[in-house]
Amino acid sequence: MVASIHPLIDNGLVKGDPNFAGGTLYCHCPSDQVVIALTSNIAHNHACGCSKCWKPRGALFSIVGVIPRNNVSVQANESKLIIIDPSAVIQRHACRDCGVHLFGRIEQPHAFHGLDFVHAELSDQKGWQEPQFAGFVSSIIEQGFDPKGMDGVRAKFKSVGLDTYDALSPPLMDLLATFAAQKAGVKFANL
Ligand SMILES: N[C@@H](CCC(=O)N[C@@H](CS)C(=O)NCC(=O)O)C(=O)O
Ligand SMILES: [Zn+2]
Ligand SMILES: [Zn+2]
Repeated sequence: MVASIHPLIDNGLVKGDPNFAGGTLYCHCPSDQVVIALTSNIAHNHACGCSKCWKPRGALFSIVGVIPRNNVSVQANESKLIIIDPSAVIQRHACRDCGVHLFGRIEQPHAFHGLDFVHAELSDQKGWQEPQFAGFVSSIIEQGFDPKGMDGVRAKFKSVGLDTYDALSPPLMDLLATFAAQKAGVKFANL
């Protein structure tokens, strides 16, 4: 039995509603919360084991999805937002008081430019897309997880129907590689 992967994975997935139209995210402060409005559902929702994505207390993984940046707006307490690492590709905007990440944004040319990264668990509404895969799984070792436990972690994901990768899923890796090829002026062979 593995420690908590994430509360939204541990007891099996709850399917989202494909017609869900979005909702509101709140940081974890007891008062004066940062409030974010999302005007659509999220996509490519997934578990991320990397050290940079926000994880709830006790969880080995983050759950993070993307949404067009035009569908994201700060409704309250914007002054509490700080950028965790301005030199990172993803500028993670976090509440300076409770540490929760409200949205991550890419400002440089990138395959995922125009998409913000958000944690739908910060909303009380139901219907957000359920996780689709687990990425950066081996990265939890870098944060102190015993490598001997990795088979158990991957087996747990498999048991809830999720494939595991050590970077992103094949379609997303293909998007990143396509962007890199185009940037380098590579011509695709017409095979
Ligand atoms: N093994 C590294 C992986 C970090 C990483 O590459 N994270 C991915 C998934 S979120 C990424 O795209 N990072 C870009 C960024 O953080 O700006 C870690 O755990 O810190
Ligand atoms: Zn807060
Ligand atoms: Zn991550």
